[in-house]
Amino acid sequence: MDKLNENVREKKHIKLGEIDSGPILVALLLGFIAVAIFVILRRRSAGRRDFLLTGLCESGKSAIFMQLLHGKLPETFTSIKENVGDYQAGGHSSVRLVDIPGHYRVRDKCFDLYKHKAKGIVFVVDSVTVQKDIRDVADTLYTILADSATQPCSVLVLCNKQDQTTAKSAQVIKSLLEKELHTVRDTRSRKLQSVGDDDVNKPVTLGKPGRDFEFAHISQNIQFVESSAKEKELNTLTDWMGRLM
Ligand SMILES: Nc1nc2c(ncn2[C@@H]2O[C@H](COP(=O)(O)OP(=O)(O)OP(=O)(O)O)[C@@H](O)[C@H]2O)c(=O)[nH]1
Repeated sequence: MDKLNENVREKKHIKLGEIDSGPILVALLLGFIAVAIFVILRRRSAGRRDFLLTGLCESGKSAIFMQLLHGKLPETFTSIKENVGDYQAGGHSSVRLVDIPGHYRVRDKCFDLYKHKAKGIVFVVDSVTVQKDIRDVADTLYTILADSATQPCSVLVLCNKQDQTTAKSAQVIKSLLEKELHTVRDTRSRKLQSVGDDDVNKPVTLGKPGRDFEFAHISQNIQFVESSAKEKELNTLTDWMGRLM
C-alpha cells in the first residue's frame, strides 16, 4: 500500500513538473518578444530629431516658424522652398524646425526629404477655411499619416488662426476630419485594388478596416490643439514640442 502511495506521489510530481514548465516557457517567450519590440522601436526612432511644419498653403506655417525663431510675423508670400532653423526650448538642446511649403507642386517632394528624420509632425490647419477646403486638408493629412516613414512620429494637428471669430474649434475640426478621412480611405483603397502597388512603397491603410475612421485607431500618437500665430499664442505647440524634446 505504501509503495502504491509512493508511486502515485511520484507520478504527481512528474505531472506537476510538466505543467509548471509551460508557463515559464511562455513567460520567457513573451519577455523575449517584448525586448525585441523595444529594441526595434528604439532603432526606428533613433536619429529622429526634426520637427516638420506641414499643411496646405496659407495655413500659417511660415508665420509660426518666424514667430518661434525670430519673434515676428513675416510679410505674406507663398513659400516655394523650405525654411530650416534651430529651435531651442528652455532647458532642452536645440532641434531642427522645418517649414515645408504648402504648394502641392513642391509639398510632397520636400516632405520626402525630411520625413525619415522627423520626430514630430505639426499639421497646420487654417481654422477659418477648413470646412470649405476639407477635401484637400483630409487628403493631405491622409498622405502623411499613411506614409510608413511617419509611423514612429508624434503628430500635432494645430488649428491655427483662432484669433478670427469664424474659426472652428479643434474639437469640430477633429470630427470634420474624421468623417472626411473615412471617405478618403474608401477612395484610396478602391484605387489600390484596381491599380496594385509595389510592396516596398505600399502606404499603410489607416484605422480599422470595416469600421468608421477614428484617430484613436491609427498608430501615431495624434493630438488636436488651437493656436494663433498672429497673436503669438503658440504655447500649445511649444509645450508639445518640449514634451518630445
Ligand atoms: N488672422 C491670422 N492670420 C494668420 C495667422 N497665421 C498666419 N496668418 C496669415 O495667414 C497668411 C498665410 O500665412 P503663411 O505663414 O504665409 O502661410 P503658409 O502656411 O506658410 O503658406 P505657404 O507658404 O503658401 O505654404 C498670412 O497673411 C499670415 O499673416 C493667425 O494665427 N491668424
